[in-house]
Amino acid sequence: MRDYKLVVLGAGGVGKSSITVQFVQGVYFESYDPTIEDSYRKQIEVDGKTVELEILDTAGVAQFTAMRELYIKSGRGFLLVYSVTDENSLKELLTLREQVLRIKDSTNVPMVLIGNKCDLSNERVLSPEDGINVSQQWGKVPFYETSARVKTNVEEAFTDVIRQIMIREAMTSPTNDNHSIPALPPLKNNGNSGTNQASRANPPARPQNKKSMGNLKQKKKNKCVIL
Ligand SMILES: Nc1nc2c(ncn2[C@@H]2O[C@H](COP(=O)(O)OP(=O)(O)OP(=O)(O)O)[C@@H](O)[C@H]2O)c(=O)[nH]1
Repeated sequence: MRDYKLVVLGAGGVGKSSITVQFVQGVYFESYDPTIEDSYRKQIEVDGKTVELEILDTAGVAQFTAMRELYIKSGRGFLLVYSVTDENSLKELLTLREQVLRIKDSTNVPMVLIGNKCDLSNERVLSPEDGINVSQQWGKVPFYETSARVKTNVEEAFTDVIRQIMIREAMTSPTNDNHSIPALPPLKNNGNSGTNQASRANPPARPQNKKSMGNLKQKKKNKCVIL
């Protein structure tokens, strides 16, 4: 059985623990208890293969982030989480991603970008396009808007990063004959948005948008997207 370590990164309070607990245990808590470090295990079948996951839910608040470098070193796949209600939380991910690429010494690391709390339409300050733009800047890293609260796209985001690891593993396997590379599933529309494109192994071309993180517009939209 394959053993994959996933690391959930992001600013404090964006919902890293909530997404993780929703994925692993299928529950959601309204209360906020800042994480120091939590680790979860879950067995899951993806594309007919069973994998054992170790998911590291990391600290977001500054005083608990000393161990971050070690977590990143040991991780195989990364979930970079911001909140659609917090503009700074997306900006923080720019530095975090740089840190991941530097520590892994690669520009091609299994990763998804997650805009959480998409159920909070009245508090939303970041639009789906803001997430899409960052995903484009990052070389079309798959982007999902999620809600840990109502369980939107949580499983999809985790499965995506697992699949990315599986694809890399198959491609670097010495016995790789191209038959062992898992096929990506057909695209499905989650019914929440018209913006539903895959940007996984063979991303479709998208128009370039030069908007920088500095001018993220305060937009209010109430849709959750999966890109
Ligand atoms: N409405 C809504 N609230 C959420 C969602 N996800 C998390 N929350 C709430 O946001 C607060 C923070 O969630 P956590 O999961 O603890 O955030 P975190 O990123 O793990 O925080 P740190 O451990 O400090 O890094 C909690 O009160 C959650 O209930 C969501 O999808 N929708």
